[in-house]
Amino acid sequence: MNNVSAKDSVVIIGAGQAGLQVADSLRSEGFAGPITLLNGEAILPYQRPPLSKDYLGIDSPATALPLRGPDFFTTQDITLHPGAAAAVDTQARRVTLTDGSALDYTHLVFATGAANRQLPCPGADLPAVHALRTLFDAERLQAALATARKVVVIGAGFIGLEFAAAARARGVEVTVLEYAPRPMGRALSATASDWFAARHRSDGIDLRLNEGVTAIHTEGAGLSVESTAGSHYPADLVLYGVGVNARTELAEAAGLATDNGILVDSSLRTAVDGVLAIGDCASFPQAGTGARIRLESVQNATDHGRHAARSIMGQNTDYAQTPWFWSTQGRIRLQIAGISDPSDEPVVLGDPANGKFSIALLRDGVLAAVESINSPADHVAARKLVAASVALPMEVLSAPGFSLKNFAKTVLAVPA
Ligand SMILES: Cc1cc2nc3c(=O)[nH]c(=O)nc-3n(C[C@H](O)[C@H](O)[C@H](O)COP(=O)(O)OP(=O)(O)OC[C@H]3O[C@@H](n4cnc5c(N)ncnc54)[C@H](O)[C@@H]3O)c2cc1C
Repeated sequence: MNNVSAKDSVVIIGAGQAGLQVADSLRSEGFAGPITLLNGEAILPYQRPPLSKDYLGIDSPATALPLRGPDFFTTQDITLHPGAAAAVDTQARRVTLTDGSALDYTHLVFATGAANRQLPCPGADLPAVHALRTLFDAERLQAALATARKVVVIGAGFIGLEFAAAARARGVEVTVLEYAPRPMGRALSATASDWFAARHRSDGIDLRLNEGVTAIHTEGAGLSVESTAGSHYPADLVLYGVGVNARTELAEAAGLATDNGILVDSSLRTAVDGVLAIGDCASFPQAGTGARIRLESVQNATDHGRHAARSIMGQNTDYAQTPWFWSTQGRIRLQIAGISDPSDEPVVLGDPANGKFSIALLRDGVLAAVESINSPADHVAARKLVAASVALPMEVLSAPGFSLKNFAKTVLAVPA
């Protein structure tokens, strides 16, 4: 383990989930030098997940949830700087801000997150067409939703469906257009996708699969969304959620290697001395397979933050956390442990008809991932079992009364 010098300083670009965590963990790991967190905004860093869920409900809280209270920065002696980074000189170890001022660093962490992909069709820039990433976006959307009667959502990914369910719960007519054959297809098994499609439809959402958008037109006081099927859907609000791109421009300009994210090793370090990248903006080797992945989740951002702090403190361990994720769509709570592959074998545990069940995904007889719907106990056990790469024979899994919780108790010999 290297010794961190008392003269060392850390600059973190981006005060989101990952940036805040690395600052916090540096202090708990005993880092005593100056820490500057570049926020790029004048407001306290806030949590993004509620923006597409609770924040859009009729009785929504009027304010965003901060990631840490205002006292945190003083008690931890962390400088929360409102400035944004404009350039990085990795030779001089200096960050230049947009106002022309500069900060020197010993260790630099890119935690720049991701930016929404633009909708590539005519009319995407009309005022009633929204995307959702920031508190500002959520405030605009919340105001527009208050009077909307007909909403079209483009993209049946997590954010599109969370928004669709929130709008539907307010009594709004909701149509969702998705050009792929199933919702959340990049992240969910076909079994789970199909269940969600049926459930959203039974809740009154008009979910149209294999149907993309070609243009958005103004029509009277509202909009008309033209689809690849030649249909026209009237709307007074359009929300699109068609994926994100890692924010890598600054890193690229500084000469760092990128490929769908800033490339880091298993310690979350880039190839440039003293520079790390974490969270949504980082492409890292997956434990076990070594394949490069980039994840967009709170768990990934916070676990990266903790690990990067230990790397800065000189601990050379491989990042090996099991990914997990959640999404809340109306009254449905989805929790995923592990990363599934389309070739995994799905086994349903519980009864989908009562809305509480899990899907175990087996790869070569090993539990690779579990998708839990309104079944938090399954999810807790699944995280432990997936992390341990537990073999799960089909005869055990399909035995009457099988539960992930009891199985975890037996095979891991720890409380599930
Ligand atoms: C609406 C919404 C709902 C979500 N729901 C869920 C959910 O239910 N579950 C889940 O697990 N995940 C969810 N996510 C994803 C999760 O919020 C992200 O994965 C997580 O915030 C990533 O953290 P991060 O720190 O890497 O990036 P971010 O939180 O995006 O933070 C990056 C920060 O860097 C700043 N920045 C960028 N460039 C600069 C610069 N040059 N100078 C200074 N600052 C800069 C950005 O402005 C931003 O504030 C959701 C995301 C959104 C948008």
